[in-house]
Amino acid sequence: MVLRTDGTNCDRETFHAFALAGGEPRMVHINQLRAGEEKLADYHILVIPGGFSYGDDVHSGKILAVELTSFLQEQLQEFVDAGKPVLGICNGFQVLVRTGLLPAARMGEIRAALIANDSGRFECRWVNLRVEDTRCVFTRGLAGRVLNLPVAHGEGKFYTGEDTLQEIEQAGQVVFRYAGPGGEPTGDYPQNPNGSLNAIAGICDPAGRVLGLMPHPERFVERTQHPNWRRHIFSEPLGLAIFKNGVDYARQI
Ligand SMILES: NC(=O)CC[C@H](N)C(=O)O
Repeated sequence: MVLRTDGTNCDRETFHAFALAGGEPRMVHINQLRAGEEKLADYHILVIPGGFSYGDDVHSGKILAVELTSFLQEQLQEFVDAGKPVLGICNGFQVLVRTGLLPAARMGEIRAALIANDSGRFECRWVNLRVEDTRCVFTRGLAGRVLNLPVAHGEGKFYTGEDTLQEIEQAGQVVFRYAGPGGEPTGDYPQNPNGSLNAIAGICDPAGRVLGLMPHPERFVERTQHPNWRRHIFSEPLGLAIFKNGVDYARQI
C-alpha cells in the first residue's frame, strides 16, 4: 500500500519503485482507509512516501501522524505487530516518528523528532550514506556499503534525548548515517545536510521491520537517475535494493 494524502508528492515514484522491485503496489488515499473502503490488513507492506502532507502545517508530518493516531491506530498497530514491514521515506519518516512507530514500534510513544535543518533551509542534493550492520529487513546484504541517494527536506535533523539516543544505538536501530566519500559518518555540513545527531539518516524499530529514512531511495531505482551515471558503472541502482528487500521479505510472511 502506497499511502497518500493531500500534499504527498513522491507517491508515483514510490509506486514505480515497488513495481520495479517485483511488488504489486496499489495507491490508497487515507480517506479510503478512514471510510473503511480499504483495510491495511489486506496488504503485506505499507509505505508512507515523501512530500509535504498537509503543507507541512504545524510541523512536517504532524497532521498526518495525528490523523493516523486518531482514526487508524488499531489497524496500524495490528499491522506492525503482525510482523508486516513498514517504510517511511522522508515525510513518511517524519510521520512514523510522530506516531511513535519509530523508534519503539508503539503508536503514541513519541520519543524522537525530525526538526529544522541546522542550515535553516531546504537541502536538496545527493549525499553519501553508510549502511550499518543491523537486523533491518530492508537493508539485507547492504551492510558496510556506501550508498548515494538524494535528500530533499527542510526538517531532517534527527533529534532525541540522550537516553533514547543511547538506547537506539545499543539496540542497533541506526540503519543509515550521513557520511563522507569514504563512508566515515560525519556531522559536518554539507555531507551531513541537517546536523542530525550521530549523523543519523535512518532508523528502524527493534525488530528491524519498520524503517524510516530521510533520503529518497525511490529517486535512484534507474541507473540514469544518478548524476554521474555516465562515469560510474553500477551493479544495480542501490535505491532499488531497498525496495527489493522489502518485497522479498513481505512475500515470505
Ligand atoms: N521530500 C520530503 O518528503 C520533504 C519532507 C518535508 N516536507 C520537509 O521539507 O522536511
